[in-house]
Amino acid sequence: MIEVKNLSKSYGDFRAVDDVSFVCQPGRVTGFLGPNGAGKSTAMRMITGLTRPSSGTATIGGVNYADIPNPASQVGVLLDASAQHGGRTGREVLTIGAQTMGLPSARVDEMLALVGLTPKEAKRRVRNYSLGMRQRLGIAHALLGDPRVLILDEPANGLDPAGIHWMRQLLREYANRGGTVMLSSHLLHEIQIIADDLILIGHGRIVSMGTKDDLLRTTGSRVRARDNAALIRAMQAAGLEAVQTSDAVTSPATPEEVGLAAAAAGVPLLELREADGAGLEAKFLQLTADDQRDVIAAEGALA
Ligand SMILES: Nc1ncnc2c1ncn2[C@@H]1O[C@H](COP(=O)(O)OP(=O)(O)OP(=O)(O)O)[C@@H](O)[C@H]1O
Repeated sequence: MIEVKNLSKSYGDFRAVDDVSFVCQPGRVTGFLGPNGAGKSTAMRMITGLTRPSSGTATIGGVNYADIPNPASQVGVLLDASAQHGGRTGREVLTIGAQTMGLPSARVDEMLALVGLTPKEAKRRVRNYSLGMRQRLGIAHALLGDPRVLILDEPANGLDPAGIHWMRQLLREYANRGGTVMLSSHLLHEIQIIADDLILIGHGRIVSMGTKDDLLRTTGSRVRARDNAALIRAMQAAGLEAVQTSDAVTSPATPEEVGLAAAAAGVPLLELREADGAGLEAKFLQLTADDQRDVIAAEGALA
């Protein structure tokens, strides 16, 4: 089990991770979802002892990562798939890992087969690997010591849809054997496919968490007006979150709240309905939209 309590990290007066608490349970795949810059990697680096927290604690099986004896046999970590030495072959990377952990070389072949890297691919230098192949190699490396806990930062990055389904299968079987998996992603649909539990983080803070089924059941509204911009202004004036998607506006608010806000502002609606999963989607889109506004504002300030 991974247990994080009131974890914070500040860089100067900027809070990259702000008072975050959660648990990742054995037998479950926990997805850590947030837009770019939300604080996912920083939190994972603190859990794995690479970054010192400003305050709070993070333990794995009740122990700080730094205090775990032979940690690679307890916790498999993949934080940066491109961190491997580019001049080594995939097989060499795993062989060095196996030797460091005192494992037989047969374990290397087992892991290569598990992640679907062929003997020919294993002989290629890592600098010539695609991102998807690096991710597979990174996962093989994380699994070498047969750990009970896996911590993977954006492992699906660079995988094609078939690769994502392959990973779901792999992590599902791992969790079914009692393993604990924490994985991050900045893509909602990706994490929806893979995770059992979800933690949504934005601006260093937890916005929502729970089982995927519960969170996806959180209903919100999907609404369309002839003038969606006017609708969004009306909703925001009423204190409701509103995000424009490709063809509609979504919100975690109820249809009644949306209808009243639109009526108060005299905005005629074309469609208004309750939508499963819209609550989570709207919260996530809102975080992403906030960040895009921040970027646009910063670029404007520089211009
Ligand atoms: N060493 C550092 N010094 C200063 N700021 C940092 C440092 N490391 C991270 N940050 C900032 O902390 C915030 C969170 O970064 P982090 O890498 O944890 O986000 P993330 O959710 O993993 O994003 P991504 O999906 O882009 O990887 C960002 O604004 C980042 O610029």
